[in-house]
Amino acid sequence: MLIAGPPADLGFDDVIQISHKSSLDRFLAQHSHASPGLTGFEPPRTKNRERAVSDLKLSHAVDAKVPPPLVSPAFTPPRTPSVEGQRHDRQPGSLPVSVDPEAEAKRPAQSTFLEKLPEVRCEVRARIPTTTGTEMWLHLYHNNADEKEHLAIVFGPHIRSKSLDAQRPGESERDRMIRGAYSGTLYPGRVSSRVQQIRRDAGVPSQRPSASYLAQANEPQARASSPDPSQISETSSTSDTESTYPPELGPPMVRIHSECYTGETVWSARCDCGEQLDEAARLMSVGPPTPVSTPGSEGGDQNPLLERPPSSGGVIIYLRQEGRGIGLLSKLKAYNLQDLGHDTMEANLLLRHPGDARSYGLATAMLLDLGLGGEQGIKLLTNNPEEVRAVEGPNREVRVVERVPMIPLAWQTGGKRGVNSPEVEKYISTKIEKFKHMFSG
Ligand SMILES: Nc1nc2c(ncn2[C@@H]2O[C@H](COP(=O)(O)OP(=O)(O)OP(=O)(O)O)[C@@H](O)[C@H]2O)c(=O)[nH]1
Repeated sequence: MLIAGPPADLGFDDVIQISHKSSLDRFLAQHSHASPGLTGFEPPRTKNRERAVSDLKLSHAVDAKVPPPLVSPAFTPPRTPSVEGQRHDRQPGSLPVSVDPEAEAKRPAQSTFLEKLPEVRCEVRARIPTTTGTEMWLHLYHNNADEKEHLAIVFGPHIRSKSLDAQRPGESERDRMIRGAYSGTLYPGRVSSRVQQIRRDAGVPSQRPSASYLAQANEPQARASSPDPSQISETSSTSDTESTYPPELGPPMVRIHSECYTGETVWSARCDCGEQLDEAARLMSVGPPTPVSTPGSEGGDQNPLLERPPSSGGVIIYLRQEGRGIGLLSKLKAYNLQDLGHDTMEANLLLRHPGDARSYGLATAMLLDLGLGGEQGIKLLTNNPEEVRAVEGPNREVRVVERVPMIPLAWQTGGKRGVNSPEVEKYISTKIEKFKHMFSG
């Protein structure tokens, strides 16, 4: 997300101040949401900033026939009592997802799913360094259900695409590297997509092969004595159902994100989509904070110094279903209807679209391709109850074993960060009231 510009209450001196890099980093870390590191500036405060969704009058004129809210104010998260000193490395509270027979009976009939999951194939993967220093791996998928390029944004080293890694007829090692089917990292002069394996087999311990090793490996006689790269697969030993994600890390974090041009790219304060994308990325980038024990701290004393283990990663499945599946053109019309007094669901219906036109079969298929089906299950970051059921697929190919609610940053920080606007308040209240989104257990 780009930086829109300094907040209105920022003086020239402040701008000079933040021109120093470390000050800028600190400043960005403190201000609002947006892409990790390149955090957007705090949006202008509105006169409604002190209100919570639970304070909103949900039954105004156009909502006259709307049933009372399904989630009582008691269910909305409380304001954070102390905003100052709030740590940015906070971890989300995760809730177990029930799998008891009663809950199973509430699962939609199989006929509401596609009979068969779509077929997906990861066409290319590339390393994306980010402004926070975290690297992510962007996977681009094609499928047999639509013409769109859906994405998987993978964090951490543990998640690999089976369709990407599979050998394709006639391809060279260079072809494999160009489409991202390699292990480790690329560097000028690398000759094999599987050079890490070759290096291990050759007993070369360094992270990056030395120039002399590379020269040797590139010699025909050296290649003859080295294992044939095309015969080595560092991942093809993984069967269709096996996961590369270590079981000891627990269920991996997954977020299914639906495209939102307005919320992610042009700083819209009508929705919290940009903030949610950023927050999911942040949670998958940071490791859980662990207290460091120091001499003299025996007896259970918590040392304030914290050590950050590496992130266990996760994946954001980025589905190209803009505007809850109705597309940008219709969503912009829906915005005009909202300015005329309708809520997000009514606006969709007035445009003869369903309230929510999305489907999740592609997400299920992509998760399976990334090895995230099966017993281990996933930890799904969402408030959307439909999504929890739908992403599991017709035969529960993927298991959602935990759910992490996505609490708006403005709620968590008493309005100091995140999206603040009357529009977003109405948007969230409609999600709670009509789409039954769960902002807690
Ligand atoms: N039709 C329509 N779509 C919208 C509107 N605002 C945001 N969206 C779209 O809504 C999608 C995001 O869905 P949400 O319902 O906000 O969230 P969710 O993914 O269902 O669930 P959580 O994020 O977990 O709460 C994106 O595709 C946005 O483009 C709107 O006013 N009208």
